[in-house]
Amino acid sequence: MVYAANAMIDGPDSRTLSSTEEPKEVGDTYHRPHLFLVLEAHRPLAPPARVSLAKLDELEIGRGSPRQMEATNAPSARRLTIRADDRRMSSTHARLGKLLQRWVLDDAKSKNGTFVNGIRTTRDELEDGDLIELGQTFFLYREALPCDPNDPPVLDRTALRPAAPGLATVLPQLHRVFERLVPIARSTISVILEGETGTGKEVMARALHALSGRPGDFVAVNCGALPKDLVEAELFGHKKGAFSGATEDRLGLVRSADRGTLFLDEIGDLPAPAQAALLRTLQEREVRPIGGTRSIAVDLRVIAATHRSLERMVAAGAFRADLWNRLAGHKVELPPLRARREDLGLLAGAILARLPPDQAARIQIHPRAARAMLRHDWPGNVRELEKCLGTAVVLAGEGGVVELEHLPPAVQRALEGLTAEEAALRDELIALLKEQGGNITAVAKAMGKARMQVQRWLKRFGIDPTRFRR
Ligand SMILES: Nc1ncnc2c1ncn2[C@@H]1O[C@H](COP(=O)(O)OP(=O)(O)OP(=O)(O)O)[C@@H](O)[C@H]1O
Repeated sequence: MVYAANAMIDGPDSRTLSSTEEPKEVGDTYHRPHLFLVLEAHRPLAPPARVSLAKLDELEIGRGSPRQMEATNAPSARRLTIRADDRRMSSTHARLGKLLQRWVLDDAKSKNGTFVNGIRTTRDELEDGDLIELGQTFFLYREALPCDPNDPPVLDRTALRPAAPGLATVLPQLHRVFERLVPIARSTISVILEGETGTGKEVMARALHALSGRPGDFVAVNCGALPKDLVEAELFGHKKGAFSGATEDRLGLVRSADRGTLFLDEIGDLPAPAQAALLRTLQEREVRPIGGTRSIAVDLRVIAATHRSLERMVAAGAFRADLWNRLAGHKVELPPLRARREDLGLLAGAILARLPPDQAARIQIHPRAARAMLRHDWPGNVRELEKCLGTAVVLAGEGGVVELEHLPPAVQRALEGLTAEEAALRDELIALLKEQGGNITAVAKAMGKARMQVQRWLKRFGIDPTRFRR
């Protein structure tokens, strides 16, 4: 049975694919192994894909054009073949198979080799977060990804059409968060967006406004950047002569957003008097300009954003609890880019697609540059990725190939050592080995992991446990 790139392996044959194996359950969430096709470096505009491994016994990856997912339901094995449009891949490049509940990657005598975390390998027992490189195509393996039993086993192009720009993701849980935003957007419920700088809070606020159907404007206000003594005048407007410098009547930002959306960025920076005035406006649905004698009705929808936890600020008395309650009708936490590495290709594609079409179509990323990008931690999140690609594309020039040296030094350095996550894990292992006198079983117990897993990590980080023996 052959499916086009956008088809799913469920469908008429879904029963034959259904598994007797129950997914791992942790709390209320299902966790299943997944393989993500994150990026085709030679054509970064190509959409990513996601495959759930839960109902499969084998997966084969090889060259084929156009990209295809081909399911074979032999009685003994539930197989899926991924054909990727990559001329550096061999026709059968690598296989994934299950061995004692673990997924093992075997190179199928490929011409250009199989790489896991940048190291050439012929066979590798996969671990959570492993970056697999076949030809110029990059995959991420996730051992136990939170998902829903109803999620499609294969997700590709069609399922990646977001309701609004900025609401696309290949991650099942984040996809559900984004999906829930569609009915929320159409209501007047206030929304709080939390996330580190550059995670896309304003992009999301604009998406909510676009989906809301509200006829007024989207008005973005950076609460931290308003001049301190003019915060209220800027927000609520003023009458001519209300204070020195008020040479004319001003509408104010709140009224500019009438029948539209007021986006209050860095809401945690709003001074206490302005918090009180905003609360009054939200409760009474009217604004009184500074120096004015009467209030004016406003039809307001507020979306607030913060890079800090407002709940913690409320608990510390630094932010009004009653205002927080008004604003937090629905809360969304936008994950940092390092926690959604699976979306890196999708986001890079969205950013590159803003270039003129003929230039966008020419862009290629050299595999070494792609590897560095997939290992980098992106402390500046999507904004950092956007800047990095913007410069790299200019440096790549006419040729259009983004090389490692076109990337900022911080991204280049990601190729040299461990990622922050790996370094933290290595440090934890070393600390526990010291504490437990090199006893691997005790270390595994302390970490709540299998002994085998700890041994694999020791091998990966080149740590000799015997040097910790007392
Ligand atoms: N999903 C996305 N697709 C494409 N570009 C994105 C996406 N999310 C964010 N960006 C880009 O990243 C940059 C930062 O996004 P945005 O300003 O929305 O982040 P933010 O969380 O509001 O940042 P800050 O907290 O610093 O205000 C923007 O230039 C935006 O275009």
